[in-house]
Amino acid sequence: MPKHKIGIVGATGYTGSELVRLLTNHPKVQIDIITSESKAGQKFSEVNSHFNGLTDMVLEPLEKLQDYDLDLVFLALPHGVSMDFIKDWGYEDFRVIDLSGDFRLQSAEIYEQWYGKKHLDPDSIDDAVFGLSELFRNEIRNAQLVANPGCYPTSAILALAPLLKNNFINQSNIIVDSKSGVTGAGATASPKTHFPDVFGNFSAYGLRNHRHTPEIQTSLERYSGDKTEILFTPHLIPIDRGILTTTYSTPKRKLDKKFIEDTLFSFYEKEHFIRVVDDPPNVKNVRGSNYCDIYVTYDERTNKIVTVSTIDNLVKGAAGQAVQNMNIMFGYIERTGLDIIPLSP
Ligand SMILES: NC(=O)C1=CN([C@@H]2O[C@H](COP(=O)(O)OP(=O)(O)OC[C@H]3O[C@@H](n4cnc5c(N)ncnc54)[C@H](OP(=O)(O)O)[C@@H]3O)[C@@H](O)[C@H]2O)C=CC1
Ligand SMILES: CC(=O)N[C@@H](CCC(=O)OP(=O)(O)O)C(=O)O
Repeated sequence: MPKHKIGIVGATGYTGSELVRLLTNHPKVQIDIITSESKAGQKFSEVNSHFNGLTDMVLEPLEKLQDYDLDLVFLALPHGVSMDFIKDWGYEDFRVIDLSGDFRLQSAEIYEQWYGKKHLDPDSIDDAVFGLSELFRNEIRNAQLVANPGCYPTSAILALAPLLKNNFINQSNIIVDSKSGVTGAGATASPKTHFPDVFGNFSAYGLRNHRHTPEIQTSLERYSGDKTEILFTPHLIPIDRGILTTTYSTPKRKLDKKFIEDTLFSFYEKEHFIRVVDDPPNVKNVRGSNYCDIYVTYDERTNKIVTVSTIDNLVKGAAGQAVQNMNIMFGYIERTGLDIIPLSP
């Protein structure tokens, strides 16, 4: 069977480069074009020196996309820019997996409320499928436009979905407390990610208004069928990649710790990339890989269920999950090209 032909738009950023890393060794697809606006004409390996000797690909400007007959395009662009692309190019000639937040929420109104900007293509929001692979793979399979989840939401949704689906916890007053490495903020330098401000430091941000709040809520609602309310606080920590999320929720009835653990284990038993673990995981347990490790426990004293989950924000939180979704869309075994053992220490 001929290989599927792939384009990567925004290939110089952190998630775009990670897509090139994962897809270069994927046995079923070939990367035909990688684009950049600011670095068009340069070799990919000049921009990403860890690719020295591994690829001859040259970055091309976006308009060159029309010269290729592509099966699927990944958009690794900032939010706001992705919807411009979809308005201009559509998703009829090739299928699209968008890594930005532009098509993840349920309506233009919710988008405008949380992103503080007008949505330019509300109709496409209705067509888009939320690409949390393990929960929505039936819809992802036939989608033309997949909205790949955000990194924080991936870690939180995977931990909370089994608890909500099994009707274990109250749907309101769920606390989601997350810590992210600095690559979560993208490759462009900003005061927030400046070395002296991040090194040896640790800060909370986006309190009460982070745009991942509605993404976590609405996707859990879609999955469990019940209105859900979460309070989300992200933090920036001085590591390069990795997310660790802790959630706190209240059980609806008396539940035994072992029963909760067993339920989570059976929920994900057949999922290759979800590992329900016996001890709280750390970010190096999953570094460079597409795994999400989840730990659950019950604190009788305070009557709270606590989960701890970890992902690599650039892999399961972005490029890896995007490749997993591509595998689902093309009917490949889901782990194709993603069998990577985590890098630890
Ligand atoms: N970093 C992470 O952990 C995660 C990121 N995401 C999302 O994935 C997307 C990409 O993120 P990330 O790779 O971190 O971002 P980066 O800032 O590292 O890269 C952004 C890319 O977009 C290109 N770009 C920027 N502005 C424009 C523009 N106006 N027109 C065309 N191209 C543009 C840049 O390339 P050039 O200037 O060369 O054209 C660059 O290749 C974002 O929407 C982000 O929110 C999702 C999950 C996790
Ligand atoms: C550390 C850090 O800054 N993280 C980013 C989230 C990255 C991500 O997943 O965001 P998208 O929804 O934009 O795809 C932030 O909080 O804005």
